[in-house]
Amino acid sequence: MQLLADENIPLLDEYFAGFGSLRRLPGRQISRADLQHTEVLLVRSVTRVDRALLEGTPVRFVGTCTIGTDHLDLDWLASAGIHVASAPGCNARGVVEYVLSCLLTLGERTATDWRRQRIGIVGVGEVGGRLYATLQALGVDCLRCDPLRAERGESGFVSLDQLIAEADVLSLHVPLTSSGAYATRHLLDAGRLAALRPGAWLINSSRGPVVDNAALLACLQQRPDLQVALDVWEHEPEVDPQLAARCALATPHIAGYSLDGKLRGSDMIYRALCQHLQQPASLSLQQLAPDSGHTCLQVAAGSEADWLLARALRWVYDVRDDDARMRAMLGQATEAAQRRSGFDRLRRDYPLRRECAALDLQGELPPAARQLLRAAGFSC
Ligand SMILES: NC(=O)c1ccc[n+]([C@@H]2O[C@H](COP(=O)([O-])OP(=O)(O)OC[C@H]3O[C@@H](n4cnc5c(N)ncnc54)[C@H](O)[C@@H]3O)[C@@H](O)[C@H]2O)c1
Ligand SMILES: O=C(O)[C@H](O)[C@H](O)COP(=O)(O)O
Repeated sequence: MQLLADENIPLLDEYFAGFGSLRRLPGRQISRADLQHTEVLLVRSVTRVDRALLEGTPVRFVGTCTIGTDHLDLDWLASAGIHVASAPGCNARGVVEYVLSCLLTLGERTATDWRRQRIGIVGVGEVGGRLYATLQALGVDCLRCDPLRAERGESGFVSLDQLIAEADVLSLHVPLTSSGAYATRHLLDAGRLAALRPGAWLINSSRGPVVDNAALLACLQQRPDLQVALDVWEHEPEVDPQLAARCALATPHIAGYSLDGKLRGSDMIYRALCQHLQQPASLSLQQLAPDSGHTCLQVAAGSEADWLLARALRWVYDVRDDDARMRAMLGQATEAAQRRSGFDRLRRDYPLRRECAALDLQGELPPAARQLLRAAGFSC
């Protein structure tokens, strides 16, 4: 059997070489010509998988080691009888840690206690649901908008317009969809951006086109009071440098880029392929993943709970580092082609990042601090 994979999928050999002959390519370069003898295609989010890529090829299994599936033409794949697997929730915790780091940073920069902000979560699935659970445990006031869940009879949701009117912070966690009653392409258009509360914070770590980027730039030119954190961009890998300059935080689609999240993605697709081929799954993430426990944060006696929470969140992930790398890249790139390759390079060479559950906190923790850190997801 022949397999072709995006070279950025971690543990490729460990998980997939046993199935047959495994080739790897940069995800954006995979073309129909590469697939003439390939039965299994393994991708991440940058490969558009549709009729144009696959028709006439022997591909019968497509696995994407990502949460998002907007790069797959699911209708055509189903009609062609091609089996599709994705990795729901694999990097959701990484995105939660990215959002917490944005909140902490924007709070510091605006001298606002982020835990007293009312946070509006738009899209309450794997990511939004985990974010809600974490914020609730931390005592943060939240509003939730998810009309699809509301339609299924679940309670506790508000409309997007109510959320925009009442929330101090909007965090977007919807899939990118272009049709249907709740399509999300340009969900935040010029009208909704204009309705944001004075001084509101907007965090987009879903997909770039969920926010109309041209309208956002126009809005920010009028309203410097808004604090915007963008991890995703409407025309990736292209980034509008003018928009990035007006964002409080700008990162290259790395919100979910914890090592743990990426490895979970590979593991889930390995399992899906085993199931598709009706083979037992003999490998496990526990066997293949690097050691989880680092010893690191030593807590000094008498440390104050809020200070410790901020320090622990920073220590696990600091969005300011990714923002600085992105701005350095944009500062050096004079042409669009350089920005595109710079964006992809930052993602390919991403530093090792572990989720907080993989790290140990040591030292004397006062009970209030222990409770707060556990609420944030630390094991202590
Ligand atoms: N930046 C990153 O690194 C990164 C990482 C992971 C996921 N993502 C993106 O985040 C998206 C969400 O991830 P998830 O795992 O939570 O997906 P999910 O499918 O579990 O949840 C999405 C939720 O959004 C809701 N929804 C759909 N349309 C909506 C609308 N118009 N308004 C409000 N809610 C709506 C759905 O009902 C669902 O509950 C993914 O599709 C992916 O595009 C980005
Ligand atoms: O959908 C997802 O899982 C995320 O957006 C993921 O982090 C995308 O990463 P990529 O596939 O582009 O490496």
